[in-house]
Amino acid sequence: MDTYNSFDSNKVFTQKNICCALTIAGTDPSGGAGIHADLKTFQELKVYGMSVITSVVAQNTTGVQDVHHLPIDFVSQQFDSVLTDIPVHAFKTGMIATVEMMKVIKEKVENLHIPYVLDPVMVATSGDALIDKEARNYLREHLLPLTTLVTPNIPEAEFITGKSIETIEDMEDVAKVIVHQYGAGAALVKGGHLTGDAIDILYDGEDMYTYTAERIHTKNTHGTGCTYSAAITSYLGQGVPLPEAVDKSKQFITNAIKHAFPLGSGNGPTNHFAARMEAVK
Ligand SMILES: Nc1ncnc2c1ncn2[C@@H]1O[C@H](COP(=O)(O)OP(=O)(O)O)[C@@H](O)[C@H]1O
Ligand SMILES: Cc1ncc(COP(=O)(O)O)c(N)n1
Repeated sequence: MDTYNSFDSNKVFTQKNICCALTIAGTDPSGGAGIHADLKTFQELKVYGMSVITSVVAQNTTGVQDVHHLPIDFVSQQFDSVLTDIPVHAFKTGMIATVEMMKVIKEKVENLHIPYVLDPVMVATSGDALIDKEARNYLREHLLPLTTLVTPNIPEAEFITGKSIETIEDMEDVAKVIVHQYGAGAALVKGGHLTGDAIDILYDGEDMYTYTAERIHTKNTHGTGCTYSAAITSYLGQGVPLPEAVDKSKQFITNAIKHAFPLGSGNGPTNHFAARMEAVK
């Protein structure tokens, strides 16, 4: 995919050379997570970003205050508006709160045959639940088999597999279970919730890859999972192979955390702009 990654003011854009990515997720009016984080990431990585909103969430850096799920028909309509008009080269899903909503999404995406990154959002950084229990089970059984990559953090990987995770070996074991038992295309188990270096494990069904970054001592990690999975989606949409897409995205998220904004009185948001500037230095 030829994208506008190196900007040339003389370049002529056509439908064929713009990489378009879609996020299907909930909102964050405070701008750090969900759709807002995804679109900021797409923009910084030179991908044309689009969105289907599942739930409107009243939240900020301190937690979730209220949630309003959009009517199923309206979620469906948003898909049709995008898919009947603009090409999509890769997509990701974040917060999908109910089984009914997951069913609609499954129906819409199962015939797309483009990279699909599933961030199995279950709980916000603040600890507030974002999807119901039935939906967690449905996600495991019906959405995982459709994915190119699923990106659970430690509690999410523990829920999906029913195994407890304390070591890197545990992360490798659950990554294998997620791929071989639940049918995900690949699994990226994120170690943000462990101690020591921030280590993530990727298993693609054949090889195991380890991504290590120094742990940054900050409480400002609101939206890290969203930003990371949106970055991977951006690179996959541009045709970058999965292990390299994760490597580039790991650098992006690490820099976004390193320069995170000390905004709000809770967990502040990551800095997408600084992450891109570090990448082009
Ligand atoms: N304090 C930190 N310093 C450096 N990297 C971190 C830190 N916290 C999380 N990460 C990294 O951020 C990414 C998102 O991970 P994580 O926080 O586990 O996901 P989630 O937001 O879904 O809970 C992973 O690459 C993880 O290793
Ligand atoms: C709408 C929405 N989606 C996802 C998250 C999780 O955020 P995080 O990346 O911090 O786990 C969130 N807080 N809100």
